[in-house]
Amino acid sequence: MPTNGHKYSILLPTYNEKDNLPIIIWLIVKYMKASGLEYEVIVIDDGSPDGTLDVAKDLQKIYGEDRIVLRPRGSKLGLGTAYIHGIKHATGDFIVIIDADLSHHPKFIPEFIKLQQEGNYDIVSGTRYAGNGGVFGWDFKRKLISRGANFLSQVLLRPNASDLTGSFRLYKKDVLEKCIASCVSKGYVFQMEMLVRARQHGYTIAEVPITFVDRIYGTSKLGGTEIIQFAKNLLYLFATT
Ligand SMILES: Nc1nc2c(ncn2[C@@H]2O[C@H](COP(=O)(O)OP(=O)(O)O[C@H]3O[C@H](CO)[C@@H](O)[C@H](O)[C@@H]3O)[C@@H](O)[C@H]2O)c(=O)[nH]1
Ligand SMILES: [Mg+2]
Repeated sequence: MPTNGHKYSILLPTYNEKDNLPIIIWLIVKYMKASGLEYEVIVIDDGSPDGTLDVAKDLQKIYGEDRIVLRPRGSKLGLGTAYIHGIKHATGDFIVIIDADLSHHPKFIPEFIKLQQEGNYDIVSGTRYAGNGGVFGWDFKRKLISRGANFLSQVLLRPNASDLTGSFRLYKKDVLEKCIASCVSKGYVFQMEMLVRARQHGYTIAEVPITFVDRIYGTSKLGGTEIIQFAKNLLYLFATT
């Protein structure tokens, strides 16, 4: 794929990801370099106590300030607002959102881009729940939470996408900004609301099956409060959309 006149801003929110960050950035650089496309990686660290930001600074020295952009915040303010913060600083016309813990493999990014270009889609969403997609390494409880959240969201909101709670996606930047402007949630539920808002606005969504592998280093930040917040926001969206 030769340079296509577009620039891709890849948002990496991090909280205690010091062991994962060098590997995920190495992989992103590898696949984006091979694609020949213009890109930047924006790391949004929320004051991780494990020193993730220091690791990010070292990586910036290795790969260059034009490739690795650091936009840290002082404390853990949540995943949804981390994306919003990153988008404000993005210089690309497309935004890729990806987890930093290696659950999302960067090899799928060029696939997202190819599909987007083919149909000029507004959003390309990675999906674990269609085609060859899948989840590996999660215990029953975590699978049940994810499936349950997806199922409830599907039934209540009918947004016509197979993976509502996944967060590996490509957006046209202006589309993402419009969706965010109408978005009420702040935490993990952000992903789901984005697709609901996208449907409301009549945006097109294409899907790429992805394999999601549970993290090896570090722990998930999804806890009870996030789940309660998800349920609250789901009901709010059900009642208002
Ligand atoms: N800056 C910042 N980053 C955060 C925060 N909370 C989490 N992150 C980062 O956001 C990414 C996802 O967090 P995880 O803790 O790994 O989430 P998960 O439990 O694996 O959940 C994943 O799957 C869910 C779907 O089943 C998704 O809903 C979720 O977005 C994520 O992709 C990681 O890169 C993590 O460091 C925060 O408050 N601030
Ligand atoms: Mg994870």
